[in-house]
Formats: sequence, C-alpha cells, structure tokens
Amino acid sequence: MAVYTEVPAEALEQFLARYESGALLSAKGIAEGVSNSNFLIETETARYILTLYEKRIDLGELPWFIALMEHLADAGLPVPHPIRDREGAAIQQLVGKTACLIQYLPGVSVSVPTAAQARAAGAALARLHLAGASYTAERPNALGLSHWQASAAELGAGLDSIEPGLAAFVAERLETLAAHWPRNLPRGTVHADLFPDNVLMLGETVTGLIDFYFACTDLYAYDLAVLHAAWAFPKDGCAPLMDHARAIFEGYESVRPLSAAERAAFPLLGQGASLRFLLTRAQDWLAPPSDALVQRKDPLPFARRLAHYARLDG
Ligand SMILES: Nc1ncnc2c1ncn2[C@@H]1O[C@H](COP(=O)(O)OP(=O)(O)OP(=O)(O)O)[C@@H](O)[C@H]1O
Ligand SMILES: N[C@@H](CCO)C(=O)O
Repeated sequence: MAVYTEVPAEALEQFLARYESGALLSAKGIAEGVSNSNFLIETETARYILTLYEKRIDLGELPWFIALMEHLADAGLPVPHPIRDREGAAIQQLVGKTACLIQYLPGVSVSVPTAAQARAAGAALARLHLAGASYTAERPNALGLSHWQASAAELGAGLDSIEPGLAAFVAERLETLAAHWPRNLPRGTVHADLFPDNVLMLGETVTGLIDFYFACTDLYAYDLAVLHAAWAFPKDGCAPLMDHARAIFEGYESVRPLSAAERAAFPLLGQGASLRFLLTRAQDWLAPPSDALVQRKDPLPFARRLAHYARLDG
C-alpha cells in the first residue's frame, strides 16, 4: 500500500491554501504504486493527485520530470498537469517531504489489456515521442546498458537462486548486447516504463500517461521495445500474443513510422528492455529494500521474454 507518509488534515488544508484550488473536501490514500505516497484529493473545485516523494526518487531530478510533464500536457497529450501555486511553484514541501499537486485524470489501468488497448497504448507512445522531441533538456538513462552490466555483476550467482542457469544466460546476452547495441537510431525523450499500470484508459481510449520518473533521453525504438515487452505477453507466457504484438506496431506506426534500421534492431532492443526489468526486479527480489512495503515483482517473466527476443535475434 503506497501511503508511507500520513498527512494530517490541518496540514493539508494549509498546503491547499497556497493554490486556487478551493477548500479541501476529502483526501484518500491510494493503494496502487510502490515508489511514492499518493492521495486522491477533492476540493470545492476539482480532484487532484497529491504525490509525496519518498526515498526512491532523486529529488535533484524532480524539476526535469515536472517540466517534462508540463511540456507534454501543454502539447495536448493526456499527461497530468503539475499544478502551480499562486507564486508559480509546482514543487513544494509538506510534512517534511517534497510534494507535488497534480491534475487528476480519469480512467483505470487495465490488468489484462486487449489488442485494441495495446494499439492505443502504442499510438500514445508515438505521440509522446513526437511531442517530447521539443523537450530538449537531456537526462541520460540511468538504467541502460552500463547499469545492466553493473547490476548483473553485482547480482552474480544470486541470479541462479532465482532460476538455475540464469546468471550464465544473462552474461551471454549482455555480451551480445554490448557488442551490437545500436547507437545511431533516432533518439529523444522517452517514458522508459510505459507498462499497463502507467496508462489510464476508458475503454479503448488512453486518458492518462503517468509515472514519468524513469523518463530519460534514449532511443525511441527502445521505448517501443519496453512497451512491447510489457503489453504483448500473457502474464507468465514465453511467447507474445500475436494480435497484441501486431497492434502495438500498427498503433505506433500510425503516428510515427519506424525506419528500417529501427525495425532491424528490434530483437536486440527487446532483449535490452527485458534485461532492464529482469535485473531491477531481481535486485528487489534478492535484497528487498528495508522498506518492507516495497512489493517484490517476479523477475522470471522477463527472463522468458529475454529468451523470446534472443530467439528472434538468432
Ligand atoms: N494524474 C493521475 N490521475 C489519476 N490517477 C492517478 C494519477 N496519478 C496517479 N494516479 C493513480 O495513483 C496510482 C499510483 O500512481 P503511480 O503509479 O504514479 O505511483 P508511484 O508509487 O509513484 O509509482 P510506481 O508505479 O513506480 O510505484 C496509479 O495507479 C493511479 O491509480
Ligand atoms: N514497471 C516496472 C517497475 C518500475 O521499474 C516493473 O514492472 O518491473
């Protein structure tokens, strides 16, 4: 349950007095999410999400994420506007934590997406890439190839306790990726974590793209590979759902056609995306953060996906 910090009603009322939001009517903790504390706030005029940033975010990077959300929302994407107070500040302090009031967007995160929903997510990602191209401030991907190498070295044989043979398989794939990782494909601002739980939908319409705290500057086609690895497979399956896989590409390319080089690199990019989530999940699996509230996610589905993309590459 992602409410690590309680906010007394009096403190919240004082906080909201900085904004043109009207008086507080209700505040409820939101169970979903694991990184931050989130509350659904209702005032006389609107609904908001209040996020209190907890340990897992480097606060020095927060202005980059907030400005990106604002840039994308201003461009008309279904990205929540960070709300500014009367003095123009979006980043605030509340009960000793850094906090931000964010526009509430309607919709729900689907747990078992249909192919049509996967298509809509693909198209939304391409729109994000086009609109993000004019957000020129760069942020390197802290969870790219060199992180995968460091993380795999650190986890070492621990990976074999998740599944025998996993350490050797990861090491072998990393060698291939280090030798062939594409460097010259189109790049720009990417979300880097557009899983179904970070997309709000009403039916087949995307109503919200959220959780920008892994966004960075990287290959657009890598971001598509992340989305593919997250949306195109059944929960524990090793082969993609073909309708979903096709729909993701169709949706994406209806907005931003891929180059031949981006397509050709897809099996490698899919391996990179699978490794990213395999390794971060394995880290939490083997050494759960002392913060017992952090939910562990099973790394193995991403080992299966890694094997799938490796077969495509073979
Ligand atoms: N702008 C928004 N409008 C409506 N609901 C939102 C909004 N932002 C977040 N939510 C809701 O809050 C939940 C938690 O948000 P989020 O996924 O960003 O949490 P987190 O802890 O920051 O991230 P993580 O998923 O990385 O743990 C979402 O699943 C969604 O239900
Ligand atoms: N979306 C990620 C969590 C954020 O890194 C996962 O499912 O492992």
